[in-house]
Amino acid sequence: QEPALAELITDRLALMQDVAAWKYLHALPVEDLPREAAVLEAMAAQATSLGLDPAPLVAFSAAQIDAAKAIQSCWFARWTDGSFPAPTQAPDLAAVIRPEILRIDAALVALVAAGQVPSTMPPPSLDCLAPQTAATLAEAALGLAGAG
Ligand SMILES: O=C(O)C(=O)C[C@]1(C(=O)O)C=C[C@@H](O)C=C1
Repeated sequence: QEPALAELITDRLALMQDVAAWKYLHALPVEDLPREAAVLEAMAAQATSLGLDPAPLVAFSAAQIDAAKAIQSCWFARWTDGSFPAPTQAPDLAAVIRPEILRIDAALVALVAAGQVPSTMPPPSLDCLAPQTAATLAEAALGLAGAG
């Protein structure tokens, strides 16, 4: 059984604490706009190659990135204010975490191509994910049904 859409969304968000740890340890900002462009481009290319309308996929991907940045910023704040112990190590962003992110995104496009978009979606529940951000993302996910 392939993971369902909600599971892929949560799995992707769950990587963001490690992404934040890598950036925190290397004094990098949360936002990486060239990387965002590459992620959105990969999404559009996969959608097109599977005969889907890329627009809903790209819109949803942008919502995933917004939620990803919110989670990373939340962890930065916790580590900076000392309420949580700062990380001492993290998986390599380029070698380990980003390939995993792209695998999840590809699985997500494949689910949409297989018509596996549910008609309702519980908001993902995750540490450092604000309820409003989670609700916005769940709402955006339902828009994937319009991709094809
Ligand atoms: O790859 C990163 O650096 C991430 O933080 C992940 C991610 C994404 O969600 O794909 C989120 C924010 C960045 O601006 C770029 C990409």
